[in-house]
Amino acid sequence: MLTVAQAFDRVIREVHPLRDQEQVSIPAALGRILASAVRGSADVPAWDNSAMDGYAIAAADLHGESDTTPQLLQVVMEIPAGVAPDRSLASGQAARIFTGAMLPQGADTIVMQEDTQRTGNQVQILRRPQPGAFVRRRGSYYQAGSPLLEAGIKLGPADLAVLATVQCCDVPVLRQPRVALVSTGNELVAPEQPLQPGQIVDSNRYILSALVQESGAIAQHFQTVGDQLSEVTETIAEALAAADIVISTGGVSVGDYDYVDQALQRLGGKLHFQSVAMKPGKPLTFATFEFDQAQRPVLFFGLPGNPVSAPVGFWRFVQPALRKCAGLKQGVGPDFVQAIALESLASGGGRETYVWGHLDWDRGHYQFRPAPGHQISGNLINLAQTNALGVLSCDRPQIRAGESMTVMRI
Ligand SMILES: Nc1nc2c(c(=O)[nH]1)N[C@H]1C(S)=C(S)[C@@H](COP(=O)(O)OP(=O)(O)OC[C@H]3O[C@@H](n4cnc5c(N)ncnc54)[C@H](O)[C@@H]3O)O[C@H]1N2
Ligand code: MOO
Ligand SMILES: [Mg+2]
Repeated sequence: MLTVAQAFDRVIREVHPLRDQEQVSIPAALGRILASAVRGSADVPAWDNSAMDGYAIAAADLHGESDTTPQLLQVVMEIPAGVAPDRSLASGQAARIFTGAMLPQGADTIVMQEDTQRTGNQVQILRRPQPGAFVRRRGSYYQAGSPLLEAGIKLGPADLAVLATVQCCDVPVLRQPRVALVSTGNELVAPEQPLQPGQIVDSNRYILSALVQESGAIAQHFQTVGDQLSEVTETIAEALAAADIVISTGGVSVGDYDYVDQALQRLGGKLHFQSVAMKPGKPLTFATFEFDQAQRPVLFFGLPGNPVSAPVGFWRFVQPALRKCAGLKQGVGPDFVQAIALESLASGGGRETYVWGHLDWDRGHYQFRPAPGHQISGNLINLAQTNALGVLSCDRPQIRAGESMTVMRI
């Protein structure tokens, strides 16, 4: 059986980033991956402008003996934000100016209003400013044509503000991966349906659909399939034809009704592994399909049916694969941090064990508290409101309270 690290390497090696681009508006670019580098065609700021409400002056005009000798200047114009000054400053003159307003020709310094005394159209400068004070120089934040945002980054709220500032209104982004979801199991019903004896609700569909969307991909729902080879094969074939990545749940273990691996073989998939030394999530199939007409293989993840095993398999393998597929250049994950264990933890050893719980930042370090109740792959109830998985590696199956441990953010 492969270790988690070996299985992860196999998966990541098979992922080929999408290259198809589209253009979207700035608001629609949130969370999307930038397809090509963006450069701005104008300086930021585009004009010298004032950082304060006060007076624009020429620093050389102030020639008092000391810093505190008041200087008298003639106020010859008023410049609010958004207005181009209609004349230049001559020697001995000042312009009344407000935050964000353009400096007039001849001015190079702003004196904040608190350091002045205005009388009629004269202003006394009470304290000598540093030359250039409170001026936001043209191009001091960004120079036209220089690198701004690189390809392969995920666009966040601040990036949208930057794109807007440089007036990049059609944002080149990569197409989002399409992820097909297939639940297998005779016992599965929708949450709206009353349960007949032996039935359970298909909860995997909900958590996986949300995780796919949260990862920046498009979830495509296929019908829930019963445990019959023909049905499983047919639906997986349809899903493979429609998506970049297919995720199934259930039917990957050794039971008589577990048909996913057989279906994959029938469909000509290359099965890279069928189990991983991890808990939960040991039965986990990873396959690839090469189709003549496609530019890249379609990836298939057969996640185990247990309602915690399925998301743990997703977080550990599928999410990084999805991020790489989406074109993200850095930080595909998983995202590990070191944290203090707030409770003692133990695993049976042999399989790398993932414990779900809560990661917090407290007085200078992370701390991890396992979710109370049964840590067992059939119990998804205490998975609610968790945000991390504590990792018990095979060579460190026990961790005492107060010790440092590896935790994966989810
Ligand atoms: N003899 C063995 N039996 C099992 C082994 C093993 O090594 N030898 N491994 C166990 C482990 S570990 C896991 S995990 C499960 C994986 O089973 P499958 O992937 O074949 O999944 P199913 O048998 O179809 O279902 C397992 C379990 O999960 C529930 N389930 C299935 N789908 C959903 C869904 N969409 N939403 C919520 N719950 C779901 C299903 O009802 C079962 O209870 O195999 C063990 N057995
Ligand atoms: O691997 Mo199973 O997911 O432990 O329950
Ligand atoms: Mg089974």
